Amino acid sequence: MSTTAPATTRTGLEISGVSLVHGDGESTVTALDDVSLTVSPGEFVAIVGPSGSGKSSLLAVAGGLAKPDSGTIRVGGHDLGGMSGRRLTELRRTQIGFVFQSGNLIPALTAVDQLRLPMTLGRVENPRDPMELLEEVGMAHRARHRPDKLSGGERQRVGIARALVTRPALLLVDEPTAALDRSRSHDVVSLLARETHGHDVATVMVTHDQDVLEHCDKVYRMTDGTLEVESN
Ligand SMILES: Nc1ncnc2c1ncn2[C@@H]1O[C@H](COP(=O)(O)OP(=O)(O)OP(=O)(O)O)[C@@H](O)[C@H]1O
Repeated sequence: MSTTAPATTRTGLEISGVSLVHGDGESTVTALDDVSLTVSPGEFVAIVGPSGSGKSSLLAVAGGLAKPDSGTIRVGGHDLGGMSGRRLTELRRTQIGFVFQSGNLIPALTAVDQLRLPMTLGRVENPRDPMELLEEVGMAHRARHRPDKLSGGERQRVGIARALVTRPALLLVDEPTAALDRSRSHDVVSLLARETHGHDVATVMVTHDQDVLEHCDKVYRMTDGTLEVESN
């Protein structure tokens, strides 16, 4: 059975009443405390907050990498709760794009082959064309280059393109500007905004970088495991 919902019924991310407790016995930490968050297709939200407040935990449950202790998570209309491991892996591959701090590219692959990789792991319905996508993120001229021949900003662009090639419903982005200077940070986050709005993806970006928040539609603040709107 396909995990891809038809475009007309597509929804983004719906998190409702999610709690996550790490550890057991006497040494438990409540990383997420009754968190709810809805991100619509085409909406770009940022999550800010101090170290240890629960931002990574939120990305982990949204991406199906950690199972919450309570609450529900839906991605592209699909409820993650009760899904088999195999179905969850399939959903992550086709419906969720991950962008990491420094691109996380595979050293041996050229830029264009990084984008082909998700399709070699299994069937993807209606993927985007890798070369066209590289063109769109301004990287077509580096298509045959391996990561060690790319700058930090260029690696991020390829990482973003790779995350988008399957037309995911949800894009999860963890500190994308941590290794970039100010001008490249703006370039990378404005690219994320453009792709989010232009391709109806629901994007959640965790960042410490106050400078780039102007590109986001809404900013949430995480404090001790609780989430509140900071600005919209
Ligand atoms: N695997 C784990 N086992 C035990 N506690 C954990 C685990 N992962 C996270 N925690 C705790 O849960 C809380 C939230 O951590 P989390 O990594 O989500 O915060 P964060 O806001 O992403 O922090 P940072 O900005 O430093 O990355 C912290 O108190 C952390 O110590």
